[in-house]
Amino acid sequence: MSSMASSYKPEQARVPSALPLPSPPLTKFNIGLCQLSVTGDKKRNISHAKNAIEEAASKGAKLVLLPEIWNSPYSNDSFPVYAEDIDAGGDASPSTAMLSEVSKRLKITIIGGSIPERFGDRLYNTCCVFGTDGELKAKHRKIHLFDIDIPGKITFMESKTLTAGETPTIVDTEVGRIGIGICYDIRFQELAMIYAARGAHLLCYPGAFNMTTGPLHWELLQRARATDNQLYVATCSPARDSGAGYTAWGHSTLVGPFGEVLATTEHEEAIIIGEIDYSVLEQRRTSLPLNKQRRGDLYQLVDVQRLDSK
Ligand SMILES: NC(=O)CC(=O)C(=O)O
Repeated sequence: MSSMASSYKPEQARVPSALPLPSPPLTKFNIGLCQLSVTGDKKRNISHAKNAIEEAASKGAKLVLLPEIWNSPYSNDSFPVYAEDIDAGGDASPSTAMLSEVSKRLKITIIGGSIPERFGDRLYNTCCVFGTDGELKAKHRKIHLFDIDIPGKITFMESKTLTAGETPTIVDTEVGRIGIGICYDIRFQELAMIYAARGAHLLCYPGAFNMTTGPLHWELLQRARATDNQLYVATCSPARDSGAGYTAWGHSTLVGPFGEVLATTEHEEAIIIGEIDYSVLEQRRTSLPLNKQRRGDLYQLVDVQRLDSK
């Protein structure tokens, strides 16, 4: 590092200091993004998702990502009706019981999109991560609720029924260290920066952008998170149903660490297979050494929870 760069104190731009990238068992593998149609029939949604996961795995996916709210219509009226008690498991959570069974049988990692979760008298929008042994490795509750009002276009208030999660979620899996966000969480760059500083290889965002913000922001945000943080970003949306109360944009995508779109689709149902190769992260970070060029003398990103746990 040049003496100029060291006087910039780049290691102090992340508080606590950034962690190195870990070495997961698999560093080159295929990811499957299952852009699913979602109906009002929960049983059908579960068996439909199961078939899609099996198809993605048969096409070589070692990691499968599902959409935001794939077992229920996306509406405040539906969340309480379709919500499951994930911690109770079994019959109380048929959606996650299916994910556990399939991940174990196929020996794949599943980032299970999200489902409405009932926890006591609260509801959350929750993503469950299952490892190759079928165990629940992590649970992310959407931290930033989707409360927006664009007059004449779209108004949605998740906070009418849902409670916001309280913690970022990063998880070590066979296929890398993965930071999780759900849909609106992608708009908050600090969350992605915290994941990058904690050594994430990949950020996964199940999401259901809409017909107003989708065309403008969906790809832009994914490419920004990937480019700024020099890591992979994967998103997965429900397929579009123009007759539904909430119309999803679709366009599930895999973006590489140079901001390049590696695999994507339109708005219909689809299973997208993309290749992830973590050796590319080091290459990009060597060519564009942002981590050595940060101005810790001018600004800092504070990871409050990691700082408090020290
Ligand atoms: N549905 C969401 O959570 C987010 C979204 O549609 C947007 O940010 O726009």
